[in-house]
Amino acid sequence: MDTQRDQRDAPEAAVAAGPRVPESGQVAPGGDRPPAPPPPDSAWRVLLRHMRQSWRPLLLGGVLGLLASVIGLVLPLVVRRLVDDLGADRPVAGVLLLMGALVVLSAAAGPLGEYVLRRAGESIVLTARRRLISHLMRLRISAFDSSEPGDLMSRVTSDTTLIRQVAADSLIGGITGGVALVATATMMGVLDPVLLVVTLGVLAVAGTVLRLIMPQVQRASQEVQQSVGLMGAALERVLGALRTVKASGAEQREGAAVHRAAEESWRSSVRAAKWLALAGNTGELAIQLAFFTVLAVGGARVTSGAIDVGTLIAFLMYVYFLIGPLQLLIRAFGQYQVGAAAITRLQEAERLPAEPENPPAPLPAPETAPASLEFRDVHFRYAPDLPLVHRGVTFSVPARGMTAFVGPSGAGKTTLFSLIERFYEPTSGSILLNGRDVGAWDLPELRAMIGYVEQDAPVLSGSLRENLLLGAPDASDDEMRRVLRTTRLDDLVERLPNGLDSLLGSRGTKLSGGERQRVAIARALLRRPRLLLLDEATSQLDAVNEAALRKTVTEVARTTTVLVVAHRLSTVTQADRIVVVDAGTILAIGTHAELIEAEPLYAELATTQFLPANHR
Ligand SMILES: Nc1ncnc2c1ncn2[C@@H]1O[C@H](COP(=O)(O)OP(=O)(O)OP(=O)(O)O)[C@@H](O)[C@H]1O
Repeated sequence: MDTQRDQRDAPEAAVAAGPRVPESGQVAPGGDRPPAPPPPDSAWRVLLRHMRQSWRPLLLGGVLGLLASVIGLVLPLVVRRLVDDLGADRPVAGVLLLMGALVVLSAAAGPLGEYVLRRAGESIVLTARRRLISHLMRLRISAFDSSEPGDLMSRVTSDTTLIRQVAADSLIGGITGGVALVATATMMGVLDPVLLVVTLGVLAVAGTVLRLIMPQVQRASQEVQQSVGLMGAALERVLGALRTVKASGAEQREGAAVHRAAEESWRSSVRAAKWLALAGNTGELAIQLAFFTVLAVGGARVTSGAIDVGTLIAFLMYVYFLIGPLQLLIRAFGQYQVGAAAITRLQEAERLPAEPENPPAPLPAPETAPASLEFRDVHFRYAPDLPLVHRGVTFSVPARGMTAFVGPSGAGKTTLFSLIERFYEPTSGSILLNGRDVGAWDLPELRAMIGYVEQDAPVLSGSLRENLLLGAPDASDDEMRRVLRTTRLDDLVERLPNGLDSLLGSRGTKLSGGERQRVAIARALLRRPRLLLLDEATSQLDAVNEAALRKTVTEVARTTTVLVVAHRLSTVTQADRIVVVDAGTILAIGTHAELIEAEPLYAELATTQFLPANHR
């Protein structure tokens, strides 16, 4: 057993309603095992990391917000001066002018500060989205296989949006509100320390109530985001197979799952709204209570001569000014709970195993020699708790020529191709491309050598041109025309309303199955692969197109190493060698004539599956 490979066989992530993070690190290309991902950061830390890149606008927005609050604080003092001046019959023009200037300044600083903060919040959302999108693009196939694409999408679209609230409103709102609260309390203390103690006593009771409410907000918010993810996953499931859903008469049943998730999201949102409203109301109530308490105690103090009426009026104004910062703080805490739930979900997605960030390698030059391939005692299982798919697979394929893989369904043929592409790593054993372990290749360089046509020949939404250029963005129009001719797609291009620029529909639904397969083959050929993997790539072609493509593939096999998973007689018999796979082992390797004599399973497949009885 190859210990290096053993180490590489790391448990991969799985997803229930969303992705689960693996227990330990997964494998890095080149065979190095990266350190296990660090434990998830607290929401605050993540938030601060996001905010570091936008600290200037956040600071400016915070300062402007503070300025507006400070002006609000100064105003009562100006009012007291106005009352005093009016009482003493002094001129008030200067005070009135100052009041007007402060009001205008406050009106300008407030909205400007808010705009700057919101803009910074949007930049933070953009960064979080870019980070997550880049990560998802590099996601290992094993992690993707265990995820719900709809749920991953909701993390990019919905969860990232919530970071803005936390960054722009929660943290800055919290700091601004906190500073304004302390400043207001200081002013109140200067006016009358006794009344300040009375006010703080009332507010402390409200604080205790709020500490009971906030965890409820976070719980409800987590449920909201989870159900939004579930809704995305359920919707993707239906829309991704709408024809099958309709043909199965399952619209209502499948729709019900989406409705259930939507209703669950609604229920949780309403629950969160209820707790948030209660929190806001607690703040309001506390201020009302503080106002009346201060009025009663303050009235007694005016009567006793401890303070004058102007001081009491100014103090009562400050009590009302507390509403702003207090509401800001309550909202900040509420939004922090919502954002913390979203940050947890983003971190989950960011911790899914991904391939390293490498720029794509250039395609090999046309004169590059075709690749040879060797499997040495390869064992593989998809997950530690699943049975072995390959049990000691050993074979070698020289450069050039066509090798066909045949065997019963589920024998492990497609999985061989996944291992060559390094979508998965073998549990033990090694795979050598041109004599070099695939694990030691630079991943983009390895994939640049290979043209791969998947079993269901996916076509992406977009135009035919975009589909062809997917793997060879620099291909010239001439090269494109050439592969279109070899795959007999030139007729199709002429028929399509906008030629190469015609849109093919989501997953290529506007094409026939055979056309889709030919587009997928053309795309792979355009990459000038040194190793071409065709997984039942011609299964949906009619006899004429199949014969034409057979000729093309034979032609390609003169300069390239071609591996095909085949169920068709014609493909199998033209192969230079046939590898018979059964239950994850290689039963035999030989030509059609050799195998039909020597290998009973092949003879059986030949008679029952892909060969007419008289073909020998
Ligand atoms: N992503 C996956 N996770 C877990 N098990 C998988 C996965 N993909 C395939 N398998 C299992 O691995 C085994 C081999 O599958 P594979 O697709 O390689 O077979 P195959 O020989 O290509 O079959 P067919 O001829 O039907 O396409 C099957 O038992 C299959 O259920």
